[in-house]
Amino acid sequence: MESEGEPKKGKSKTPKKPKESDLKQKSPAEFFAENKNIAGFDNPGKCLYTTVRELVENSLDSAESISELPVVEVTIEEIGKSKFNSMIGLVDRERVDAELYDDFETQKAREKRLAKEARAQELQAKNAALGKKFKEPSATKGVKGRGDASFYRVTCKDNGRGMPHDDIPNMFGRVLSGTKYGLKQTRGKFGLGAKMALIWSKMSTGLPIEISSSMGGQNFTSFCRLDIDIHKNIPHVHLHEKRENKDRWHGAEIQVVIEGNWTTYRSKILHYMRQMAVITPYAQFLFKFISDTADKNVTIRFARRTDVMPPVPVETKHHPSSVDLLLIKRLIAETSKQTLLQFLQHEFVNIGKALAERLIGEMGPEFSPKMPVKSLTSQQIVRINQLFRQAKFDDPSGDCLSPAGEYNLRLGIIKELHPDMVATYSGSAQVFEGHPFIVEAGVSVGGKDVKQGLNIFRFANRIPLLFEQGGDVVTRTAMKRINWSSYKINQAQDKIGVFVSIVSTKIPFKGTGKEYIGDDISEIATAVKSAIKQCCLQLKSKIVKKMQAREQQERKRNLSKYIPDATNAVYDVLKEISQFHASKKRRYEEADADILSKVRSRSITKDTLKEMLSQYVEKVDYEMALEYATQSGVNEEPKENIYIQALEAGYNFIELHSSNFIFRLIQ
Ligand SMILES: Nc1ncnc2c1ncn2[C@@H]1O[C@H](COP(=O)(O)OP(=O)(O)OP(=O)(O)O)[C@@H](O)[C@H]1O
Repeated sequence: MESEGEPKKGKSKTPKKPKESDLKQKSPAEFFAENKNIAGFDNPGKCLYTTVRELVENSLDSAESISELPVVEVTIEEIGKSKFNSMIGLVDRERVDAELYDDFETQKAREKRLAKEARAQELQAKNAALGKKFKEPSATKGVKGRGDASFYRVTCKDNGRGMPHDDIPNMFGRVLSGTKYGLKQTRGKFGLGAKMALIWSKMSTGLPIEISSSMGGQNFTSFCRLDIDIHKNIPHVHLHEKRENKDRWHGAEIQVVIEGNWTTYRSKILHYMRQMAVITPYAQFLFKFISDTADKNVTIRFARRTDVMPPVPVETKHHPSSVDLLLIKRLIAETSKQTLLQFLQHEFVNIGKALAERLIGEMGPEFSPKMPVKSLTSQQIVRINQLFRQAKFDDPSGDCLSPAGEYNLRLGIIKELHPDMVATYSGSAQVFEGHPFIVEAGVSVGGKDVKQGLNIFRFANRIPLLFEQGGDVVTRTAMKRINWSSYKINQAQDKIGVFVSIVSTKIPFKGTGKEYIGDDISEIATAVKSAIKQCCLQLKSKIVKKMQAREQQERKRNLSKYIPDATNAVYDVLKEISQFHASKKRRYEEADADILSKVRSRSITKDTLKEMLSQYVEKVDYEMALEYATQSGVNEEPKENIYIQALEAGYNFIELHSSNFIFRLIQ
């Protein structure tokens, strides 16, 4: 072994300078700028999508927090390269050295591409003339390099609470700052989304964010233009002033200019808006996409469909089984309560006075109800934590939560899918790690423009989740843990809609991008499965009834089909026998004789028989349907053969009894 300071053989003999430490620190802003994908900012298209959703979700949280029916306007304005350059004071320059560019094409390659495009256009025109559907050729296909960036001004305006003038810079210019860290069901949680939009604008356009805001009753609006000092994670304010608020407007308007990609994320953004309108039917949304090319413009108004807003979620306290050492220490530092007894009683849910006293008794002799809570030592806090983990507490109630409600869910499903049948279910509050949660589900079958198989719609705290479907607890449950066929639903062929909405004081998203809920929390997985199954059970009885109705119709059709042939056969036989009877070759008595003479005098004709048989089928069908309705299955119907025999046959018979008929078999 070589000793440390000893120079190695054959290597420089000059002693090595002690290496400076590699240790570096990063600010949260730097970290998220470098790892923006974990916040849903993966590529320009996704950044445009996530920016829209972060702003919309903030607007909804804000309006709902003051019980105001939300009115949200989102505008995405495409900014051409020249306009963008003039915005940042850059002079447009023509390309001089064409071959320098990644998308450079030789004359030959260009001719080849144009010829191919012409052929595709020709085919498209031909298909259009024949009324055939065709896939639009992708505009970017085959283009080399990253191409020109596209820029967009995203504006989101709401009628919400607004923000206190002095808080605005920190709310938008300091990563991990927000007002939603409490235990409350909100869409926002991390104090990150709006800042990520700003970080992306800084990374892609270098332009600041602009915020206008006013709180109810204020005679001024706050205007703030700022960007963020990434290294220090502090706001860098360009302008922050109060302006006149003549209209007494309250709410916020946020504007940011970013690089994006409307072409690739158009459908995701519209999908998101549509699903948001589905789960938030009490909100009114106006969505606009504005471009220089007028035919690309989009304006969609999602009208409010109900004035009934779910109750505002309320802030709750921690459940003793959801806390850890750090949190207990923080709660002790922040509490206004003096004694341990008061602290336990007031800072947690489900600890009443009597239970608090019992718990303190259990902690040991050095604890007492009256001891000052702030005097607890670290060891004593560990003891409290240990006891919290082992003691039994009632589950937290779901009163602080505000689920979408079965009505809203049903409304949404009907609007989205126009299904043939739908069932909804709202579960009772359940708990995971001390956090209450409620699962609501809706399952539909059929509908227009619905693809065959499972169509899954996921919502968490009333946010539509559109990405990472594969790993999500809802998708996995619906695909792997529901035996659809046992509910008479064909998983591969039926058009099945599965809507699941989960609300909680803590949604265990995987990642800060809020894209999916993992499948590893058994309480949530079980509740999701049970909610979907409840819907399926309701659907099963509807489906069985429908199948019965269909079978009844079929049965009737089958019976009626034979009426003409049966009538002809029976009538011909009767006519022949009546001739025998008339010629006295063979005598018939009483009722038989009566029928035969009626046949002869034509007061019984083929039509009479037809009419009687039809009435009989009608009657039998009705009776069978009644009987059917009391049966649970549809496949166990009794089937028996029927034989018709001539009247002159002997009178020895046996009778066959079935639940619907008695048949007399004549030998
Ligand atoms: N439109 C708005 N109206 C009122 N307040 C807003 C609005 N947008 C943002 N805010 C305030 O700014 C804070 C920071 O917003 P940001 O989007 O960064 O984080 P968040 O919504 O708290 O959490 P998340 O990162 O999970 O979305 C919010 O907590 C809220 O107080």
